[in-house]
Amino acid sequence: MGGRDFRVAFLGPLGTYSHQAAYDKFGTAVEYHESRTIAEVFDAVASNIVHAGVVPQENSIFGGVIETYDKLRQPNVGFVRGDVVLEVQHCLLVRRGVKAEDITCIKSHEQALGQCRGFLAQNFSSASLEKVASTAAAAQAVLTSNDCAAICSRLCATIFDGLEILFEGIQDRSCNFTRFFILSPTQQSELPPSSSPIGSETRSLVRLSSKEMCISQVLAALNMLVSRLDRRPQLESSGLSQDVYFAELTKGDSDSPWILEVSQALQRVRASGGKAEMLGIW
Ligand SMILES: O=C(O)C(=O)Cc1ccccc1
Repeated sequence: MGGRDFRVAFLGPLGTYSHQAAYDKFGTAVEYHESRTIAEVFDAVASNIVHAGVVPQENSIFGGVIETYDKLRQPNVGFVRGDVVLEVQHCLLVRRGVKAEDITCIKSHEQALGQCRGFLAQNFSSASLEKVASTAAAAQAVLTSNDCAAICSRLCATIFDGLEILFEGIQDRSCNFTRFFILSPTQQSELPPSSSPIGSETRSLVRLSSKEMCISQVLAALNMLVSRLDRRPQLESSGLSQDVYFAELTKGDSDSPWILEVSQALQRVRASGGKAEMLGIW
């Protein structure tokens, strides 16, 4: 399959960072599908409405994207097939004519509000902060407001006619990157030809949990190079101590096929009484 037959979901509307990441990965050759929330991107992928989805996974200032990891706790949410890293420079946008002193409320995705905490505390300490589904949804919302501003990309000033940029580069560190996961319905689903060829994978995402073992025992059984570890509470647990872990694995210098290495590592965890699932390979 190729070209415009291939549909890609992203957190919309047009102008989000997810949109830019999707475009960086797939360009003009595919058809784009706007989802209202990150959870809806996962759902569009899992229900085969689209062939791929792009979801934000982590930011270099604010850390892991909670909505993404919360979805990854659930069964049948698609399979991670790749990643894209995007440089992110946040702007403060208002309806044309609105002045900084008029602003009483600031809207954005919680990641963007978190990445600009220092700027907000210093310049808008009395404004209310409102989380919305995406940065471009915030831009759209302030089109009709005389006292709200949106944190979003400069691209939104071009996409939404009637907005202007008041401040640029307002995140807490000038160097700011967000990484996105590329999802497909299954491990075998076809991806456009531009994607890395099957067999060249070096990364994997796995989900781990155990009732009896602590995480160090689970990782000892896994016995793989872990380059990143995230933790979220387990939904079905009744207390605080039961967590689910997401480990990103990196291929070492073994010659055996990567998929086999990961499958064997998951088997070792299961054999020692833990739960282990493969959520991605790329
Ligand atoms: O809302 C967006 O634009 C997104 O794509 C989510 C997000 C928000 C802030 C930084 C990176 C990704």
